[in-house]
Amino acid sequence: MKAPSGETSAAGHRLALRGIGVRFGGLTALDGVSLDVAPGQVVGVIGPNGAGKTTLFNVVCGLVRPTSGTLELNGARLVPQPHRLAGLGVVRTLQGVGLFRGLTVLENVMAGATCTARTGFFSGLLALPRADRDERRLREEAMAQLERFGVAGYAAALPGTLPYAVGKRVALARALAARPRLLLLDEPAGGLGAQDIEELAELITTLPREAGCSVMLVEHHMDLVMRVCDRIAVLDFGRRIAEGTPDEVRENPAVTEAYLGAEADPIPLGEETTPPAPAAVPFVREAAPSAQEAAA
Ligand SMILES: Nc1ncnc2c1ncn2[C@@H]1O[C@H](COP(=O)(O)OP(=O)(O)OP(=O)(O)O)[C@@H](O)[C@H]1O
Repeated sequence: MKAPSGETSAAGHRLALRGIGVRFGGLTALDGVSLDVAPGQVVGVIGPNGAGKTTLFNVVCGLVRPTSGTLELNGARLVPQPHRLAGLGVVRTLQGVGLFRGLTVLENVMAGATCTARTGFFSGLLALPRADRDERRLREEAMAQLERFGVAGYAAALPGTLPYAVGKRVALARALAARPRLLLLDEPAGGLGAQDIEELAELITTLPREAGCSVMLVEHHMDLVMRVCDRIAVLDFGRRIAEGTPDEVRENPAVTEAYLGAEADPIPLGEETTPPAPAAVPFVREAAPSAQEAAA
């Protein structure tokens, strides 16, 4: 995969998708979809069930190879490969929680930060001094992320023992520990209660400014999407039927028709689609470090 060589921004990566098409056998999952995520922007991808949101997300992550179209990162051609994305500053969260079950919470977040370490696997294996320093730094950074998300008390716990909302916070802490320049959020509000979603919304809106990353967000929770996104792309049957600011999208008749006309699981704009649940701890306790601090 070619490394992005174009102009970079302190507010995050620029992602451009052009005419992306995906076919699964006889089924067209995406048909000529274009999308731009500018540095500093939070861009949402919405649409009824089966519209192609996850497929588009998987194309960006390299899990699905498009049958047509191109991707660019900061103006350079991108052919995503999942295992190399973090090295390019592109980090994703998974639907659900997606933590490594055999590692503690702290180790999970350290694993997220590993791509920021200077030493390689063999230095660590040989216990060279630099590897020791790296591990100390990773541990401190991971603890700082856990504290930031209010879940440091779970550092020694295994993921299988965590309440769902805590697991989601840990997953976000792990993603941010990797210092992403482009963060791909796959249904981050899924299964969260109202208070957690409120705090998640606050976090997402601060990410470009405070963590120096742009954000692509796939989400069913319309209130969250409308609140945090700078721009929104709407998919329906694999095609992009609308794109614009939240107000433009909300007022677009094609969008209303796509949702209200969908036979299964219509999602009226503004409707709460996730069950409420109590939040035990605040999602974020303090401001994220600036891009400069994070890089120091
Ligand atoms: N691996 C696959 N093989 C065959 N068809 C697939 C595959 N993945 C997705 N599809 C189909 O592609 C279309 C788009 O699916 P996709 O999961 O991207 O939609 P979505 O908008 O994410 O839906 P949801 O909101 O329900 O998650 C659907 O018709 C789906 O059945």
